[in-house]
Amino acid sequence: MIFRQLQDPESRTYTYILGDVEAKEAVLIDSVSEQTERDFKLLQELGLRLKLILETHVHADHITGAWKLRQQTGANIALSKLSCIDMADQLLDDGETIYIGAIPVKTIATPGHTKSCMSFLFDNKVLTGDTLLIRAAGRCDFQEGSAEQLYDSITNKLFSLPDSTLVYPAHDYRGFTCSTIGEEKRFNQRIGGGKSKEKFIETMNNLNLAYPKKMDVAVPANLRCGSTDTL
Ligand SMILES: N[C@@H](CCC(=O)N[C@@H](CSS)C(=O)NCC(=O)O)C(=O)O
Repeated sequence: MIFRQLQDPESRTYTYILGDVEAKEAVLIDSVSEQTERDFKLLQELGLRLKLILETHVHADHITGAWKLRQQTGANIALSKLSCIDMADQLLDDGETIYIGAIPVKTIATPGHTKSCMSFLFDNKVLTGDTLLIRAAGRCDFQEGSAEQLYDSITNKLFSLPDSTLVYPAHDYRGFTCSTIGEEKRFNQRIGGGKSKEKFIETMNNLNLAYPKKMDVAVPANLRCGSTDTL
């Protein structure tokens, strides 16, 4: 198995490559439009054919590289069925298993940051998108976000994974790259230490964050899998 974490320095997005060396197949998760050349070159260097392009959700801060990579490689685009994106090749349900070569990847619906957020579990790792960030949690103030749902997604679904599960988020703004479920249960500043749902909702409703700079461009493009053809 090959697993790589890559970063887009502008949006601080983490893109992930998961590949099966034997089958020479890979999936790219949460690509960024400006970084598709880098990602494509790395896949070639690693001897991997891009089979699938996965999104943890419809991003608001950057345009996904999914459409460009689909055109370049013929790989399928997949994300949660709750996104209702008809330009995707595959719409995923909660609890499905996708195979990258012989590697099973389980889908976990984790709504809250947005309605259609999904996490992806494989090996001893979970890609949490913007649902669970390191020592934080994704904002819930647009795209049908809900702090109540986010609390349930994190506490009922992600925190029920083994404590040793490695957590890989879609962003980090403070230099962290990876955590564990056990660490986040104890130290996450928004939801760790057994924080109540009421307290969490109050915290999330008072973040007072500025909207992402590229939101007005990124969301419409990402609702078309990153295609800007007719925008
Ligand atoms: N400044 C950035 C946007 C930062 C931001 O809002 N990040 C989101 C995830 S991307 S929509 C978030 O949930 N942040 C949580 C936090 O605590 O920062 C920009 O202008 O793009």
